[in-house]
Amino acid sequence: MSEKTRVAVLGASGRMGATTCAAVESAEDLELAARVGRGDDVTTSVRESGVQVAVDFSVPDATEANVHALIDAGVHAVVGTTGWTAASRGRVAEHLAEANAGREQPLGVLIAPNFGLSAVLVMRFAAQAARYFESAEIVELHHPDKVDAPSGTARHTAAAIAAARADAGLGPMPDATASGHDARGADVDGVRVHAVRLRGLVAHEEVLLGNPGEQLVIRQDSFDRVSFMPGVLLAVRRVPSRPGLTVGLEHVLDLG
Ligand SMILES: NC(=O)C1=CN([C@@H]2O[C@H](COP(=O)(O)OP(=O)(O)OC[C@H]3O[C@@H](n4cnc5c(N)ncnc54)[C@H](O)[C@@H]3O)[C@@H](O)[C@H]2O)C=CC1
Ligand SMILES: O=C(O)C1=N[C@H](C(=O)O)C[C@H](O)C1
Repeated sequence: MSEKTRVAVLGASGRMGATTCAAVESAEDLELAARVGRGDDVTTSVRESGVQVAVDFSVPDATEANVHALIDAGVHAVVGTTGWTAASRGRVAEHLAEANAGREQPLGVLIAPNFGLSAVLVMRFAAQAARYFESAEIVELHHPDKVDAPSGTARHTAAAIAAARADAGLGPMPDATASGHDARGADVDGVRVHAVRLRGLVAHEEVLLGNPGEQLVIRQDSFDRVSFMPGVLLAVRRVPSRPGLTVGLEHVLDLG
């Protein structure tokens, strides 16, 4: 039998980190080699335990520094933490290019705004549908302990809708609002995003697309954090064979 891949989890005591630790421990081909939390030195933790792949579910303020530390330590990274921007992703891509020059086994970093299959499909279907509708808005609904809004998934969905609209030559959406702009949600790339925080929820997203006389609603619900685990484990298994930066789980799923 081939050797198990040694995995570290960053943010190990958090909601997603704890669920990921349990999923790694249950996987026959993976070994949980390190649990890393706030205040731990990432480089030392992963080096001392011979980690090959690290999963980051920490906090938006820490995730970029964690990923740079993992690259410096020669460890592949799977990242689910939110807070990434084009600029921070660009810095990681640059760091990877430098680190991989001359490396026999180049490093990979996979950042996914959402590891749930239903959410990945909502993003895909919304991008496919966007060109056919005058209006598109997003409602994301989460547990009230979430620190960031709008969600990373909603931001990614809005960017995909905006790109599809631009490709199709669509202009701004119709909106006669003259007062009360605060009630219209956040503007993400020209798409309105509404964030609900409600006790009892986990993670949910609805994309509303409208035309004269018709509406399309695309919705997904993550009722439990186990919904993210097949995607996380797939990413852990695939990232060593994807050198450089990959953004989005869709790239390792066979979505056609
Ligand atoms: N991509 C995806 O599929 C998903 C992404 N998320 C994202 O994952 C992140 C974590 O979410 P939760 O687990 O709900 O949050 P949480 O608050 O329960 O856990 C975060 C953990 O990170 C720890 N932490 C803080 N600073 C750290 C550092 N510098 N290094 C390592 N750990 C550190 C905290 O002490 C805490 O234990 C959020 O950004 C959330 O939006 C959440 C669910 C799914
Ligand atoms: O904080 C969460 O819970 C989630 N965060 C991610 C996001 O912001 O999109 C993914 C999922 O929505 C759960």
